Amino acid sequence: MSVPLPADVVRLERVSKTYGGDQPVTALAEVDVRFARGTMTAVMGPSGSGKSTLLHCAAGLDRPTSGRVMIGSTDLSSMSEKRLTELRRDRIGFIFQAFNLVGALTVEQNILLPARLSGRRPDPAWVAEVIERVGLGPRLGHRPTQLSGGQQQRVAIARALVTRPEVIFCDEPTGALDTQTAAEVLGLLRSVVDQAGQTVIMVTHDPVAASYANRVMVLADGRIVRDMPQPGVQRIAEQLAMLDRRQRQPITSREG
Ligand SMILES: Nc1ncnc2c1ncn2[C@@H]1O[C@H](COP(=O)(O)OP(=O)(O)OP(=O)(O)O)[C@@H](O)[C@H]1O
Repeated sequence: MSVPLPADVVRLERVSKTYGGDQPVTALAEVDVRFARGTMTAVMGPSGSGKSTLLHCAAGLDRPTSGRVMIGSTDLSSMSEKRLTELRRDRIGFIFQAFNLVGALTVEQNILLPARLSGRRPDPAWVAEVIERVGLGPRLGHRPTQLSGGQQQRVAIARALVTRPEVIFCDEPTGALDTQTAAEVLGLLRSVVDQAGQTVIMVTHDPVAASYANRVMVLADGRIVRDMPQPGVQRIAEQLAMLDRRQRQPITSREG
């Protein structure tokens, strides 16, 4: 009998992260959040609000100071570095603004790299489907430098998909792309959620990128201050502008 998968792919329970030093900084303050399977969430907020810290803690790239992170039914808190590395490799996909492809490898080798590193032979039918989905069939023998930015990000998306990760974390995936190419890449990520049932968590500054998500959450001072189901571009922009105005006010005159 198969064990049912938990509905939440990623769960943060009272997660705090404080960076030490002469003046300690609380980057995350007791954040409680769940990310449901088969959804796309955009994480937004002003610079320094804790977005990258949230992403890094949720993806097992960094450890919280307190609280618990779960990927499926696995608790990351007590894992050794070695097991965390294996978990990231086997169960998590990453897509970064700078694509992070290996320049010496071809498109095909880049796509297959995570599977090779984990010592598993991916299902050839699935690899063919992923390559078809991202539209890179004619480019498999090219090197990343021979591709446009949008094509390079497609390689990164294919690479993230090939191991069928439980969740894909994206950090400004369209930050280096022009508007038209960004729209194509976001459409592709959206289809990965809708058609392949993937779960995507994406940090972005861009209200248009965030509008592709099922859910937009906004951080300020290490806390989630907005959590909105499918807001349009305008509502996202308004909420960000409102928070920005509040941040500029002296603390004593801020409400609530
Ligand atoms: N390694 C570190 N050491 C000390 N403080 C840090 C460190 N990393 C982040 N911080 C601080 O933690 C807070 C949250 O940083 P974080 O990078 O998560 O913000 P962000 O919302 O991703 O910002 P940005 O949009 O500018 O990338 C900031 O005040 C930042 O200065």
